[in-house]
Amino acid sequence: MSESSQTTVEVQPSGQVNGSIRPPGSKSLTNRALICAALARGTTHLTGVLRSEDTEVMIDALRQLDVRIDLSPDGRVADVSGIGGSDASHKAEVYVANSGTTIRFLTAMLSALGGNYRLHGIDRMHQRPIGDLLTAINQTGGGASSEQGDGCPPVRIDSQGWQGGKVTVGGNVSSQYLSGIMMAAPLSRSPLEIHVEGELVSRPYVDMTLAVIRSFGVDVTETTPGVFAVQAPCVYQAIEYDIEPDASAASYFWAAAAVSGGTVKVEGLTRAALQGDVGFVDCLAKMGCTVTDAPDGITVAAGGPLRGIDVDMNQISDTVQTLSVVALFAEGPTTIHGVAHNRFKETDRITDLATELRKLGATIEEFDDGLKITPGPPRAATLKTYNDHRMAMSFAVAGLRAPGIQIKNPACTAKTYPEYFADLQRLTGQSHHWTAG
Ligand SMILES: O=C(O)C1=C[C@@H](OP(=O)(O)O)[C@@H](O)[C@H](O)C1
Ligand SMILES: C=C(OP(=O)(O)O)C(=O)O
Repeated sequence: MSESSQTTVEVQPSGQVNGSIRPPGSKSLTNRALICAALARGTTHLTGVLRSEDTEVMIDALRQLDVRIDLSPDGRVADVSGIGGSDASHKAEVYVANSGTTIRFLTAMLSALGGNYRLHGIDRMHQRPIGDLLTAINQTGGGASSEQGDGCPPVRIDSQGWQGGKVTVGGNVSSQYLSGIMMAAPLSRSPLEIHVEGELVSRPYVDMTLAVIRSFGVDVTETTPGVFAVQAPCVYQAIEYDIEPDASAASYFWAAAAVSGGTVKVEGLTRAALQGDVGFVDCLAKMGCTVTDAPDGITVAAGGPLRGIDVDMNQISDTVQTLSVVALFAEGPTTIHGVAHNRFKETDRITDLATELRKLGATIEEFDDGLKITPGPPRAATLKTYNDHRMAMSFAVAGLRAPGIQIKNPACTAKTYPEYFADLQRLTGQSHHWTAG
């Protein structure tokens, strides 16, 4: 469906946003925990599970492989009976929608498991690169190829499983390739050593992967920077695992405090979180907000006028759109760099973001790896979301401050946060205005 024929939402200016909120579970942790639990011996009990499109495609795929997953009625608790030690289905056609974690993690896992598989998604997924992952796993017998030969999905796998030994993977397009290989590595016939070639983007997600793998009882070590050794053959152990609230989702609520002059506490996240995106609050602190850490959450309070900043967001790239919206209401320009990899996500998150920010009255200079946002008087605008959940969630924050901001296709938040607009409404006490398309 084209965006012009879809529902539009207008978020009303809210005045100061004050309150507290607990976002749903982390997408990244949910999909990692599901992979490790699926491969484990025994039944893993997961709490704080995210229920969204990106996790549903993962669950559906794992069920096709004979993994039993029992969900509570609200989907937030899952009992996963792993296939460790028993046999799985070695043939499947897997649909991943536009979930990068799902296709990258499953491509590695299925190839390591061995069998015949095809993985495909929506049109945009078929433009998102996966070639570096296929090249890496084929060094250990991965049997994986890009169906169109363009380095993008659909992916076909015809594999006898992984030998182990040494593989080299590119790290400058997505960290998800390395994470996928590490999680699948225990299925190899002998230990696997993974070398990262070139720059590694989004490093905190790799640390998250190491932490989850270790929680499920497998040994993985970074022997020297950029070289990872995983114990194999080896079986994950079923555990009880509680998933943190999603830190990328939290960024919208912290940003709501910043742009509205209010104070918002996000519950359930601390600096010790496994998600690098909690570091988004440091950007807000540099812009003039006060950040308060407590054992049960992190609070952001606006403190006078916001100042533009210069920031490398390579490690927290999912919050680029959030920060860009905050920058619209700051004094002076904000420059974001280090995020060339943002061009390969749900949409081109540099060019498409620049287009929409201009509609809001800002002057934008675009770089290969980022953008400079010079704020102007905010303008009413109808904004496209490019079927990108983070466009919709970020632009809603702009609507809390500036009147007349309409957001097309807000339902695209279903990718990671189906209840986003309802939660925002609850936090701000403002009703949004919906127009059916
Ligand atoms: O491993 C993960 O869970 C993720 C890694 C990041 O992707 P890149 O490594 O492609 O930057 C991030 O953007 C994505 O939302 C989730
Ligand atoms: C980039 C994202 O997702 P993925 O790569 O997992 O599709 C995201 O959630 O912002």
